[in-house]
Amino acid sequence: MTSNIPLIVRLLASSVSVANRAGKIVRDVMSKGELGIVEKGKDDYQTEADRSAQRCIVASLAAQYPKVNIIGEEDGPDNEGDIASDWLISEADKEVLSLECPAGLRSVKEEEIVVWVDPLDGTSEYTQGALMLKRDPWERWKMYLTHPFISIKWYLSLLQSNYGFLEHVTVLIGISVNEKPVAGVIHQPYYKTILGGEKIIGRTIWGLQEAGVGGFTPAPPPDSLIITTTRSHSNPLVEKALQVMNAAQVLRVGGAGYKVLQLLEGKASIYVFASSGCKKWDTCAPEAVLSAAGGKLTDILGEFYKYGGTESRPNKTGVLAAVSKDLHSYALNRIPQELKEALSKK
Ligand SMILES: Nc1ncnc2c1ncn2[C@@H]1O[C@H](COP(=O)(O)O)[C@@H](O)[C@H]1OP(=O)(O)O
Ligand SMILES: [Mg+2]
Repeated sequence: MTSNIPLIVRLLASSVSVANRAGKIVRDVMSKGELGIVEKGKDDYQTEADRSAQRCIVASLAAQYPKVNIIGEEDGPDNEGDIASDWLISEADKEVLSLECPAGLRSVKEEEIVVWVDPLDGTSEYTQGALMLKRDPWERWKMYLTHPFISIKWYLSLLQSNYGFLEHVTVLIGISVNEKPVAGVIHQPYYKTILGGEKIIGRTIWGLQEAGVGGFTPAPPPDSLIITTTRSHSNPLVEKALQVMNAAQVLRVGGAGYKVLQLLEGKASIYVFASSGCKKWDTCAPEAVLSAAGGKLTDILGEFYKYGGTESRPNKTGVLAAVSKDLHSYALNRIPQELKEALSKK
């Protein structure tokens, strides 16, 4: 019986299982080859995978936790209605169910929880990945010509990247209590590994405040300073913030979830994004997992974002995250005051 298990632990365990299913939906849409790309705003796109994965996650969690406030990136009338029964997931991850719940979260009620869902973080990388799955060069070129937002420079870089950037795609479910992210799931639908001679695709990383993290092998930060940042949403402010870091290397990758995974796995030590563009659903789960692992995620001014249900969605003042509090302070101290002011005024 799971009824004795505290709500937060059950909700996290359900989120792990539903994120796995959503990841399969993301892969299935890609395999069918009809992405159904819709432009939501400038540099902001949605595909059939975003819509379907969101419906699976929101319907499955709402059915089990009806009083929890669930906010998804793709909320709206086009994304409501009946859903396929095999998208309604009621399983809960057994490893997570056995976690010790932190004392401060044992009596949290559904009404006190806000869940932030990004069904597909790294949409640019997903749609560009579709191109690379076309093995016939002529078919690929035709798809490129109808693709709404890939420059010729990106197309050439994609051709050199084998399967494109599908590993950057993640499904994010962040759980917040009293405006603070306390637990989260980062699912990577295209992560490939071999276990006991068998090819496995997809993995799910989770974190719970004071209880720890799972689903991956944590690694210490690299010896030299490696920064991770956006590959698809740069601008002069983003570049200025990168220059002042004095980094040995800058990695340009897609998605907030993937960048935080790079921090957790010792591929980079700081994530810098001095621009608006990210929203609460991009950072809630990554912040929860990173802080459960001892790291810190704030805006570029060093302030924590708040995740209450009435908070505005955009993270206007950017993202600054690091594997440790010391590295976070290092990065924060290097951001010039003019840059902080420029971002605050936006
Ligand atoms: N200018 C922007 N417009 C729309 N979404 C943005 C923008 N900047 C960042 N994002 C969202 O934040 C994530 C991390 O940004 P980046 O990849 O540039 O580092 C993106 O994957 C995207 O989420 P999504 O793909 O879910 O729409
Ligand atoms: Mg996103």
